Amino acid sequence: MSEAIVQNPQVPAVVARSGVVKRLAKNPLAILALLLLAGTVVASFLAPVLATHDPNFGDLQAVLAGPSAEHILGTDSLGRDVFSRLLFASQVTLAAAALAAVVAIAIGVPAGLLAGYHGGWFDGSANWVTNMLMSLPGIIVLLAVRAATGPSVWISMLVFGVLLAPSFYRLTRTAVKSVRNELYVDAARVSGLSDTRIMSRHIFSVVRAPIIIQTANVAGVAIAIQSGLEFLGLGDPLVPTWGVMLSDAFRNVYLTPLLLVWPALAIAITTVCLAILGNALRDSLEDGQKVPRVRKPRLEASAPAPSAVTTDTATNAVSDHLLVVDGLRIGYPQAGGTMKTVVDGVSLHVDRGEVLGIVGESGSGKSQTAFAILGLLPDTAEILGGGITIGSTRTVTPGSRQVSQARIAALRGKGIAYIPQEPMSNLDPAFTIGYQLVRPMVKVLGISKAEARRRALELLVTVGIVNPQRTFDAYPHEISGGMAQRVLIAGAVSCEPDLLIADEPTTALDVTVQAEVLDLLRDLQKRLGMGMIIVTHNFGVVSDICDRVVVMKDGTLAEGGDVRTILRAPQHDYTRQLLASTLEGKLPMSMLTTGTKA
Ligand SMILES: Nc1ncnc2c1ncn2[C@@H]1O[C@H](COP(=O)(O)OP(=O)(O)OP(=O)(O)O)[C@@H](O)[C@H]1O
Repeated sequence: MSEAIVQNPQVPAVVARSGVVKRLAKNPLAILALLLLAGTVVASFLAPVLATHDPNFGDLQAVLAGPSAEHILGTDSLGRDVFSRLLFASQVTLAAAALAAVVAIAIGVPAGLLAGYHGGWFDGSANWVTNMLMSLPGIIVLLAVRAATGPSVWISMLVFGVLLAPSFYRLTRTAVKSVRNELYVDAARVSGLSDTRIMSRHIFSVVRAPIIIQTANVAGVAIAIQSGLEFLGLGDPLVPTWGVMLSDAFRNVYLTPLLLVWPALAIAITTVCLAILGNALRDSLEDGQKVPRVRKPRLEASAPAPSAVTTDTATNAVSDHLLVVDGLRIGYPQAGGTMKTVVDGVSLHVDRGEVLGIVGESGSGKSQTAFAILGLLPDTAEILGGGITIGSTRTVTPGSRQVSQARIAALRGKGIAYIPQEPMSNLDPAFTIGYQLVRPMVKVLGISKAEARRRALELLVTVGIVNPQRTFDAYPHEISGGMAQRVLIAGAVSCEPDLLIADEPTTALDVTVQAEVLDLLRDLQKRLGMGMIIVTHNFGVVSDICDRVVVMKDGTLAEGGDVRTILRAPQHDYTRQLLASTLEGKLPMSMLTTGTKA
């Protein structure tokens, strides 16, 4: 449900961003660099106004003249006004450096986003092209281009931009890969947002800051390379640039050494300021990110026991159920060429208006089964057999190795929704709660923002948030874990899904809040008539909220059926052990005699 996420889920990006500005403001060197750069840019824009002479007009009466009232910085070897040329040269030099940076960003960033997010053949091909570009000697390429196309600074910088693209590509790809499997990205997918939207809003926000830093550095390098080429006499003498001026001044260094100072100062000040600014930005960001990133938990591998498929009794009636999982098998290829089977022949179903509990000890395959239904399995996972049907959509057909992302994407939001285990990691720290609630509703239900906003506020009331407007306007770090879980529940039910999957929805919460959240879930499920799956290791939760339960052990179903029956007369030793350990000697029947379950 989250509509964008940045950096560390525990370090809200907005805070980090405002912190960056504050830290930058406290760095006098960064401020000075910023002011000097801003001054140079403004002067270059105002060149036509500020210049006292035509930059290419040569006064042969005043060749190599020193500073005077008419020529503030003197004249060059053709009697042209140095001050005016310097201003116009700033325009060309800065614009050409910007061209190189823009080309590098335009190629490198989208390619890095795609390669990092999707991987696959594009990643492989892009890496190959990147390696090839990086192995080219840049200066030789630029000299060859100059020889082939003439002394145009624009063409040189365009080609230089292409040569610089790999640095942006690698930066973006690495950053995207590091957040690709974050929970909030999964949550955004499950809420029905498209890959393009997730990449542009959630993933791009992670690489924004490094790209800004890299741009500052790349622009400095572009100015240095551009000036270096022109200093060697490869620039267009008719176009004033700092490098061309430097080259002209160097030829007359014994006659008027002062001429060398102005373009050299302009180049030095601009490149140094860009480097200082880039470093200051990096330092500010690093200072603001000292809390380590919370990674998506991955359990230790354990060898699955031999398959002991016990199917949930009513599974064969495929057609009328809201969800049917039929003989599902999931595996992970191992280094030695073997396959680790983590879900082995699981069959279950869920009907409208009923709650199914999937219970089992840690590592028994509950989450893998739920992730397969949600289409959230990692890319490394393989469907080894079986099928999944949600409503009338087969998201896993017999024989397919992966969940069909196209089909599951069409179901997300309205057909199926998800309440995750860790509320905080599933909210994007860069956006307000309200924004994160409104966006999926606008996208999935096609309603206006105003209508979605009204519904979001109502939903916040429904899930028991006392001050909905304040929570709506708050960022995730400004609310508690219990409130965050309520917000996620509000988000999950906002599009009134047919099927809701809650993966250990109370595990991360304080015990006092757990019961309230379970009550809320049960209430919403009844009110909306949703089918619901609760993944849990806790039989207490099962007895409290579920109609039916399936017990998982080592990737297989140990047994399944009506909750009362299973609690009263568990058939399987493993179920008995699990019951004994969960209920710690308390009598489950006492809970059930007054229960309301059918
Ligand atoms: N990416 C992965 N690669 C390899 N094995 C994995 C991967 N993810 C999960 N597994 C394995 O799959 C098995 C089932 O994991 P799953 O997360 O479904 O367990 P679970 O019953 O939900 O446990 P918990 O209650 O602790 O979340 C475990 O043995 C786990 O090590």
